Amino acid sequence: MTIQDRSPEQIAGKPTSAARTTLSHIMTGSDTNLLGTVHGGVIMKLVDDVAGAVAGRHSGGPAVTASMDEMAFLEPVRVGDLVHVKAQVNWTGRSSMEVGVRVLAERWNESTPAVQVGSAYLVFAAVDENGKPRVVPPVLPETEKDRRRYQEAQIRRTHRLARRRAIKELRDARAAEGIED
Ligand SMILES: CCCCCCCCCCCCCCCC(=O)SCCNC(=O)CCNC(=O)[C@H](O)C(C)(C)COP(=O)(O)OP(=O)(O)OC[C@H]1O[C@@H](n2cnc3c(N)ncnc32)[C@H](O)[C@@H]1OP(=O)(O)O
Repeated sequence: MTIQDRSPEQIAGKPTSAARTTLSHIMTGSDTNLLGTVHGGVIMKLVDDVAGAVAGRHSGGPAVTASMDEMAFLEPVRVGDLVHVKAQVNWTGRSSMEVGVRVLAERWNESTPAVQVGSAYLVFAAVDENGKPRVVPPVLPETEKDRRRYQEAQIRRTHRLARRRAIKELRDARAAEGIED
């Protein structure tokens, strides 16, 4: 039996802290939008990068972004800010992992603590050399905060699946009625 024939429960789990990662970046003039603040897409790239690193670390190999949802921009980020993107695996399924990311900014011209400027939840699928999903080790939450994040991620997972199913049913029903759009 190879590891891929096993269920996640038959694989040794990994604690949340094993893959937790922070990526830091100083924002420059080339990161700005027309308003002069940092472009949301630049932040999203950092979020995807750190989440990919976390998913790769947790699963012990390559992982691809399956979805990114609830990307929230809470405060503008400015040129010169030192941005930290902090990520951890919140939840694991058979081959997918929900990664939670917090974005913090230290203002270069203020001696105040870093402020949270954004957050996001991403689903990554661990893949094999053929790009097919592979089994991941279950994440083992260590703290009460990890356990809360695990439970919240399960709620999001249930909603994602329900939404996907409902939309598919609607499209199938419209197609069955011969409606084209
Ligand atoms: C060794 C350590 C190294 C560490 C250091 C590494 C450093 C490295 C840093 C690099 C950091 C850059 C990271 C960038 C990452 C990209 O930019 S990747 C590029 C963008 N993404 C892609 O191209 C992915 C394209 N999509 C696909 O390939 C396929 O759709 C997928 C995602 C593999 C899924 O395949 P599928 O055939 O649909 O498989 P399926 O069994 O249905 O789904 C697999 C799992 O994914 C879930 N899933 C699928 N679609 C979705 C969805 N839309 N929403 C939610 N969940 C979904 C399913 O529910 C399922 O979950 P489980 O029940 O198994 O837990």
